[in-house]
Amino acid sequence: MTKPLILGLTGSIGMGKSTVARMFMDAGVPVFDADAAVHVLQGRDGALLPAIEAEFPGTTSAAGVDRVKLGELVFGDPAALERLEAIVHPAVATMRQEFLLGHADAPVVMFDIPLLFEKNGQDRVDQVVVVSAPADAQRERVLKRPGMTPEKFAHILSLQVPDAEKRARADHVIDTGGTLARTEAAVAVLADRLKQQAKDNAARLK
Ligand SMILES: CC(C)(COP(=O)(O)OP(=O)(O)OC[C@H]1O[C@@H](n2cnc3c(N)ncnc32)[C@H](O)[C@@H]1O)[C@@H](O)C(=O)NCCC(=O)NCCS
Ligand SMILES: Nc1ncnc2c1ncn2[C@@H]1O[C@H](COP(=O)(O)OP(=O)(O)OP(=O)(O)O)[C@@H](O)[C@H]1O
Repeated sequence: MTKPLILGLTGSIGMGKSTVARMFMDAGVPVFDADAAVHVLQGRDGALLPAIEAEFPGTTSAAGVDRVKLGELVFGDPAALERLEAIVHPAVATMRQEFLLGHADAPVVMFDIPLLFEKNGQDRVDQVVVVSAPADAQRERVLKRPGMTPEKFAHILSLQVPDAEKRARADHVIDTGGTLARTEAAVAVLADRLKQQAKDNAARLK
């Protein structure tokens, strides 16, 4: 059996990655959402609560991780962020493998990975899709979020590979600077093209 074509979806904070991921799902591409996996692992009865509480005392309760509190501890402290990643990332990788096994028949699947370039995730996918919008649109979207400040936004940006570099390294760029309808149309065209490409490759290998 041929393996699915694996797309990696990434983009900097507020570029519209989650919105575009949903559009790929609507276009028939199964999507593994790394962030959603993190939320499950850190949520009520999440498998990682004991390990996170041991490393960062006072950041969890029966309801799950207090993300604001944990964010305050790790986003300003690279060593602490690394300790958190060492707990979270292996568990996410296991869930991703399970997802892949569950969609072995799909021509194309997508991994939605916020930190794809930051963590060399491009080696685990066949093609990379980057979601991108002009910096002012990004800033406006992010600063609307509850609890977000210009300082926090600047700091998170400093932890991420710059948008221009992401675009340069992408196989495909989805522009989210225009209307949602325009983005949706671009996603539908790309999804169809890649499904066809995957089917053609599979036929060649038969
Ligand atoms: C610290 C946590 C609890 C804060 O949660 P919160 O809901 O406040 O923020 P959120 O997860 O939405 O992240 C906000 C922004 O920071 C970025 N970000 C998150 N983790 C990291 C990281 N390890 N390195 C760089 N940027 C990061 C996200 O891509 C996003 O753009 C959470 O981000 C976390 O557990 N991070 C570690 C796990 C991780 O690496 N997740 C992201 C990829 S799966
Ligand atoms: N053309 C567009 N394409 C996608 N999103 C758009 C577009 N125009 C406006 N938006 C809005 O921008 C916001 C993007 O939020 P979204 O949660 O998808 O970003 P994200 O990149 O996943 O964020 P983060 O990385 O911070 O989690 C949404 O509110 C969405 O409705």
